[in-house]
Amino acid sequence: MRAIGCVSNKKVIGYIIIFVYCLTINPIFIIVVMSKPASPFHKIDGKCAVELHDLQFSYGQGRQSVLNIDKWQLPQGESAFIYGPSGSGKSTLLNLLGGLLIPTSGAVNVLGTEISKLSGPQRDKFRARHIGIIFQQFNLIPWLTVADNIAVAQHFSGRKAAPKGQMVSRAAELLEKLGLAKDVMQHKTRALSIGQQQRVAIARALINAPELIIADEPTSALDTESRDDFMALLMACVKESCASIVFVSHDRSLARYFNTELNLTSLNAVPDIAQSEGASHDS
Ligand SMILES: Nc1ncnc2c1ncn2[C@@H]1O[C@H](COP(=O)(O)OP(=O)(O)OP(=O)(O)O)[C@@H](O)[C@H]1O
Repeated sequence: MRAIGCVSNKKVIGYIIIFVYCLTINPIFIIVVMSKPASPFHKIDGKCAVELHDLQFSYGQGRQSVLNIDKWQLPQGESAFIYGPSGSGKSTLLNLLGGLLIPTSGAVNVLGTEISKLSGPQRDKFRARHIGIIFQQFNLIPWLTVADNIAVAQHFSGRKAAPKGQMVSRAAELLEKLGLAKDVMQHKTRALSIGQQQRVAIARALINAPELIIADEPTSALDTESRDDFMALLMACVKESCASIVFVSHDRSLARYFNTELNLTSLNAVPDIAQSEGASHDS
């Protein structure tokens, strides 16, 4: 009897320990699980894709500021639509994010890296490795094939070279997703339609699985139908890769594709920068 009583006591103590464990550990576990950010990309490191602080930029000493932004953040995995009148500094801001320009003062932090603290070559490497860029005119190299245009982007990323076959199949897979036939890979890009060029431009921007995509008015030359096709494709690809995107356009109707908007006119201290003195493209 004593033995049975002894076992029962141990069992009771065991149950008490399990009960206390459930009360203490489980709520912590539940809090940790519930506080996980929604985007899968957040799980990587939880940093902001872009953070701007006290940002000022002017093209040369003594010139009026083109950009004055106190604070702006884009969480990783989110999408931002940037708009503002001509001359309000949209392209300048993208160039700052891509490290093609450095701020006159303040900080531009991209994916946890302070861009202005990098040297020129480090910025080039950072851009090639972490940022996919889609330009207004797509900027494909006309005399190269689709495959070579994409291979150039892979080469400059500086990532450890994958076997050629693997690179080609990743490019082919992306193009197929974008609705282009396999044989297009061997066509020179000058022979492609605008719609095909758009798709190649998206594939080239995504080939290195960048964490941030920046796009400067890529729909400006498109009719409404092609524009909507392009946006749907681009945003589906960005979502699938869990990247963040900063997209510039004059066309406010595109804002519906994005999580957040940034109106440069309202953020800049100078409302109509296009009218400012000394603003020119000569430096
Ligand atoms: N390289 C440069 N040297 C001097 N000034 C420049 C340079 N590039 C742009 N600017 C000036 O900076 C201001 C912002 O130009 P930016 O191209 O960023 O504007 P934007 O909003 O992209 O304009 P748009 O919508 O017309 O493309 C403009 O006044 C422009 O004239």
